[in-house]
Amino acid sequence: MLDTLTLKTWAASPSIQATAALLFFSFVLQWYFSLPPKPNFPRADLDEKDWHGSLERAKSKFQNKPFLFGKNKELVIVPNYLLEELKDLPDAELSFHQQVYKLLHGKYTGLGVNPQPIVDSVKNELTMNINVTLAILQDEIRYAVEEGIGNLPDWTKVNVFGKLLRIVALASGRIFVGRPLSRDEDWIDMTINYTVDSSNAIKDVGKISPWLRPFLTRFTPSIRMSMAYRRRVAEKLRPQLEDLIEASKNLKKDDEDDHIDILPSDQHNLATWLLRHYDQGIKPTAESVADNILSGSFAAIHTTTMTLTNVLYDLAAHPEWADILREEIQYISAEEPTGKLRKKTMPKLRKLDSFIKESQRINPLGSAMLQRLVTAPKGIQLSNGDYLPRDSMIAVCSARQTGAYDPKYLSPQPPQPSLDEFHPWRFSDLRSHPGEENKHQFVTTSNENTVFGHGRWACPGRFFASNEIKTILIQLLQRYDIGVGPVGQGECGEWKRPITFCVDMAYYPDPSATLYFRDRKV
Ligand code: HEM
Repeated sequence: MLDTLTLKTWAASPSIQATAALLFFSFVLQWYFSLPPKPNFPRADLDEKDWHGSLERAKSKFQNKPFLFGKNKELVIVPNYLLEELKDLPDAELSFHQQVYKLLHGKYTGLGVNPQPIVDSVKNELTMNINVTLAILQDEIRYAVEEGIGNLPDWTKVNVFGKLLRIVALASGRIFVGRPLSRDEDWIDMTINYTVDSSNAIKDVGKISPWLRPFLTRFTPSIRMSMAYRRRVAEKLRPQLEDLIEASKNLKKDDEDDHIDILPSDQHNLATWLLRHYDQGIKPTAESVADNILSGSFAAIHTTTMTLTNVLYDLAAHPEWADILREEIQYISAEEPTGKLRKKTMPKLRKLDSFIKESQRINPLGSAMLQRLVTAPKGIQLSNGDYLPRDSMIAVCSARQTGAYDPKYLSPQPPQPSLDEFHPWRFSDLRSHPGEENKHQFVTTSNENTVFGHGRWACPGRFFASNEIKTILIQLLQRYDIGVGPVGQGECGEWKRPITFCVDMAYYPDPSATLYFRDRKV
């Protein structure tokens, strides 16, 4: 055995020290050269008080060339036309999920882990069953509007964001987990606040040095709170899922005698659809289903509410547009034998669709969309000669910055109103041209129109969102007059559309703003 004295003698030997130093440096060099090269693009100037303006200026400065943008974690902003070759690359080359996992600090927050069941069930069953869910949505939204806003014989101030958040949570909950759970106060509160609390947890992990995260995050209050949420949601869901989970344990993936099909139709909801999409060998548990439902709520509730809030702010500022929409709704509803709108009727509401899309064009969720992580071991060689090294994070500009909807991407007739202008019928006008009828819809994505992403990972919930948003708007427009001022004024004098806030690269409508509502006298 080596004694301490021998070890000390060895350590003091110059030749041993030199060999150790050599080994250490060769290890460092090896590690250094195995690191992927840094992206080699010009860096955009960033004015931290104005991220959007900085991005816009960079976009016009670098034209159709990629550039680096950001503060600590720089994104490579690639020109939109390159999406054509990037949008459908597999996860092993360009990954959405790994980027999301990284951005959400999934290792510590538990967010973004195994999202496949929720993505697949939204993409398949939720989208395919819109004819069934649309009727249920109309009932639930009628209940939610009555409960949340109710009768307003006189002009009354309404905090739109807060009211819509609850209406959207009730409507989504009805389709995600069904009644009675969807109306349970604790459940509503959890699905709404989970987004806010998770966002706090993500921010808090970001503040801790990466070396200390494995030790400190377990004591971080916001993370403990979000874990506690998930346990509470699992407890709420457990009674509903226990029998199904038990049955699914014996189910083969291609089993024709699917246990879910034996359920009564009122138990068909996202939570039960999810169970079909677990990989064989992975047994669903109430906890894992709860995680997926919370991820769905995280993806759905605030995005839908912000889109709707912007639309209402735009409508209130211009009541004359609201009247045109009411006429269209009345005309199309009159064709419905039961008075309820059906899946096949919704596409006829072209003006409504155009209005929502134009509002979203002017008010996207953020100025850089489609964030992805380059996972290809050798990086990605682009057709324009540029090279994206492994581990670089890329994104494209969204509608406000892209010159997206530049008339050159659209049909030339009729001449397009200026892109700086809010033109509510921009897209319905375009659809009035032969061959264009099914293009330019709210749910349509393209290289330039990226508010729902584009390609392999484009938002699978956008078809559901479109129907939910339209159903809520239809009921509000039929029931209330809406204005920015105390007697229903549109934009005039001191009465203006509520503002949009910008935080880094995100936009959101002022959540504390109020509009004025009054029962319509028809
Ligand atoms: C107006 C409302 C919504 C907006 C603006 C929106 C936007 C987005 C965006 C930008 C993405 C990322 C796409 C990409 O980077 O390519 C996304 C993903 C996703 N959205 Fe939505 N979304 C909305 C509503 C919904 C709803 C209602 C649901 C569920 C019912 C939903 C479920 C999802 C899911 C599951 C993903 C992840 C897709 C994947 O991992 O492949 N979204 N959404």
